Amino acid sequence: MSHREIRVELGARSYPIWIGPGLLTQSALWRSSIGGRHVLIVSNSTVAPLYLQTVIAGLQTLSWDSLILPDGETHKTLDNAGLVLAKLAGIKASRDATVIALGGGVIGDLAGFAASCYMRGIAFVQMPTTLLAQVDSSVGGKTGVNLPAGKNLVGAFHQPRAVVIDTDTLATLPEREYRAGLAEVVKYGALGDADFFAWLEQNADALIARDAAAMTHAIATSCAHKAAIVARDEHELGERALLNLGHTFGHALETATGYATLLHGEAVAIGMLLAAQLSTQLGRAPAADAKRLAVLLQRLGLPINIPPGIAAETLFAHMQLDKKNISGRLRLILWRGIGHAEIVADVTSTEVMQTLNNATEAVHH
Ligand SMILES: NC(=O)c1ccc[n+]([C@@H]2O[C@H](COP(=O)([O-])OP(=O)(O)OC[C@H]3O[C@@H](n4cnc5c(N)ncnc54)[C@H](O)[C@@H]3O)[C@@H](O)[C@H]2O)c1
Ligand SMILES: O=C(O)C(=O)C[C@@H](O)[C@H](O)[C@H](O)COP(=O)(O)O
Ligand SMILES: [Zn+2]
Repeated sequence: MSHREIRVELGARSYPIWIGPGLLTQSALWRSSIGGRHVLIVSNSTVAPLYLQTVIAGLQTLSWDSLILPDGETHKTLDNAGLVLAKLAGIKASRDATVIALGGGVIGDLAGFAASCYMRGIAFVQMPTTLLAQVDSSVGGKTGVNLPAGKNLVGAFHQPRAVVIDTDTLATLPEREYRAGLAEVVKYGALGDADFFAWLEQNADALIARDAAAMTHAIATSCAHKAAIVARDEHELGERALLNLGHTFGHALETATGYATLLHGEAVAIGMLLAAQLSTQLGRAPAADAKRLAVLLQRLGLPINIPPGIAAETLFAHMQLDKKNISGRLRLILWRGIGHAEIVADVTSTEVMQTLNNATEAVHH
């Protein structure tokens, strides 16, 4: 079976993203990315029964252990990262051991974070099994865990050695999770590629139907955009912050709901629309573009409204802990319209509160 390769160019730490059907079974492709003799596969209680044996079979003569964590965003914690570290020490993993993250973004972020700090950093390979992880979280080396006070407040930049995207794994992904992944796909069009946004509008039905060609195009285009941005700005000193479109609001929504109500992609969908509405309110972007975004997100089955019962003040308070803030001032990702996001540092709290109040009042009435 053929596959596509996209590279993340980071000098000596460059790595491939392989995309195609059946890649978990094609270990001749990915086994050489595993240095050393010993592997720890980290997965969760949902994904392991589906795909762990396939990965183990591909390891052939390499010795391996596995750690299966409970499923869900509420388990993306320091305690569970500690369990991975304890397991690595327990199996006497040396510095040349490799962690394989087999699962969605929660497992990828958490296992990658453990790999970033065990013995000050060991290798890891991403094997993403959700659409969201395949288009976004497995690429770029942002690893970490949540604190009760906020999303991803603890973490490290630590690039994987390879990203193995087996598109066949999407066949078992629940519908809601699949649609949540589409939110991050829309993000790439919204932030920097108006043509891709238009393609998404034209192919929304094919994507919802999980048409293989449409899905592969969406995954490859998303990975290519992310790889290019990360290559130019690995540590988010500038342009990479654009990948956070919708996330200042989105992370606040996730924190306010205890990481248990909204999926990350759903929160990002609502957050992107809030960013678009704030941009319109400030006269920076046409209202028609915010409308187009809302229509596309709704066609893809994503929420666009803040859930009832969340106060604007609560969301604003959570936004104060956003990692893009500098000296206590909000830095937001807004847009000029479809395909043109920008970093904006001079929005006042009154202006943000106006957008939040409008959005929460619209839900109450
Ligand atoms: N590091 C980054 O750059 C980055 C980017 C985007 C999101 N994230 C993070 O990623 C996380 C969200 O990731 P997610 O949406 O993948 O959530 P997730 O990891 O919780 O996976 C979603 C659900 O799908 C299940 N699942 C995974 N693969 C499956 C499969 N093939 N078949 C059936 N079920 C499967 C999981 O067990 C889980 O229940 C958030 O914590 C978010 O902050 C990180
Ligand atoms: O890779 C990035 O950069 C992103 O911002 C991608 C986001 O989709 C992702 O949710 C990321 O985890 C957010 O990072 P954070 O720095 O805002 O915690
Ligand atoms: Zn995200």
